[in-house]
This record gives sequence, structure tokens and C-alpha cells, in this order.
Amino acid sequence: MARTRRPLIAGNWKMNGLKADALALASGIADGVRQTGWTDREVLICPPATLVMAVAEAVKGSGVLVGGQNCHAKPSGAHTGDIAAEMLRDCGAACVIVGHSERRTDCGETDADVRAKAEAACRAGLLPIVCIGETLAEQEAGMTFSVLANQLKGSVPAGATAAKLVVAYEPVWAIGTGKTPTIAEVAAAHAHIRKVLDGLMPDAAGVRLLYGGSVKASNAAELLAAGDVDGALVGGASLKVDEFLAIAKAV
Ligand SMILES: O=C(CO)COP(=O)(O)O
Repeated sequence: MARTRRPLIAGNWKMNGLKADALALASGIADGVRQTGWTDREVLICPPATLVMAVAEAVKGSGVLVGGQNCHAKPSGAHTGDIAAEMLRDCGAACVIVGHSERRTDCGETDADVRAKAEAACRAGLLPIVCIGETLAEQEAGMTFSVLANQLKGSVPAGATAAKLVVAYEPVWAIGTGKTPTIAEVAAAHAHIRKVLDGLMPDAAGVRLLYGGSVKASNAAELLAAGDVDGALVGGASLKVDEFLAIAKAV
């Protein structure tokens, strides 16, 4: 059956990559995508902020999209060390990840912060990828669905529409651990997310929902085939050309 939502395979490089290796990685991915001529899926790479401009240049014309990993809510001002969504856009980015659990933990980002960042992304013409997910303790306490609902209600931008929102479900306990939920659990979480979104926006059926957390070439096909999964947000496995392209092929 044809998919109604265009799958998105996104690589989050996190705090990895010096210029030479990062450009080789970006060029390798761009070459691979160029050879396939894919029009039925989107491939996105999100390098560290220092490399957004160079990576955008390196993948130009390949169809590969480039994104940031965070942005400030304001367009400019006295915010030392921060980067505005407009600046990412100016460097060639098309998307930005907001509310990743590592930022929620490391930087104390709240749902309200994440919403403000997602709204900033939309203001700047970037597609926000809003990350949500439960911790291990929350999962063990049977709170997964309520945590996801609260995060969505708190962090989805006001007036969101499907064309201007991607949601990534990343169970915190699955990130970088090699552990993943069962396929049934992924499908149930994604169905729940779509149901919650349905109460928050007019066209929730069109929103792309990505799964993230220990996605690799060997498990991508079954995770991507799960109900309501429209792509993946990939960490460690996005740092190897062949592994990342294999995940994109698995759609
Ligand atoms: O956090 C992630 C992507 O944003 C997932 O990381 P891993 O794929 O390394 O588990």
C-alpha cells in the first residue's frame, strides 16, 4: 500500500564531527542519495552548528536536506553562544531538531521552551522536529502514554499544521543503548501520539511521526514498517555512510 506521508530519514550527528570527516560523511551520503534519485522519501542530516554551512554546501543539488540540532526562540539579541533559527536558515538549513531529550536533560529545556523554539523554527521557515519520549522510570511506572500526551500538549506550536511539524518519538531508555521497544509498542505509541495530535491540530493525519532510539540498518525495516511510523531519527548509525544509507533504503 502506498504511503500517504512522505517518509523522512533524519540523521542526528549530535556533538560529533570535525570538518574533514564530517564533509566526507556528508558527501558520501549525498552521493548515495543522488544515485538512487529518490523522490518518495526525504533524507536529512543534522550536523553540529559549526558545520551546518559547510555541510549544506557539500550536499547541494543532491536532494539531501540539512538541519540544526537546536535553536534559540528569539530571532536575534543578547544571547551569548546561542543560535537563532533564522541563522540556521541563512546557512542552508531546512529543518531543526527541538526538545531532544539530551537537551531537556543537559540544559533543562521545558515543554514551554521547546514550543517557543518550534515556533521560532516556523517563523524562520524551518521545519521543526519536536522530540518527545519517556524515561525508563516513567516507562516502568506505566506512564508512557501520559508523558507523551503532556509533552505534546506542552510543546506543539500554536497553530501547528502537518506541513510545518514533524514529531519524533524517542524513548529516552532506547537512545544509544541498543534497546528498542517491541514493534507493537512502537506502533501503539505512535497511534497514541497521532490521537493526541488530533486534539491539538486540524490535520494530524498528515503529520510525520519518526521513531528514534537505537535504529540501525539491521532493525530499520521492521521499525519503519510499524503502524504510524513515517521515518526515523537516527543517532549513532547516522555517522556511517553505508549504515545510514541502508536505513534510508529500508523504508
Ligand atoms: O537520540 C537519537 C537521535 O536523535 C538516537 O540515538 P541513537 O540512534 O544513537 O540511539
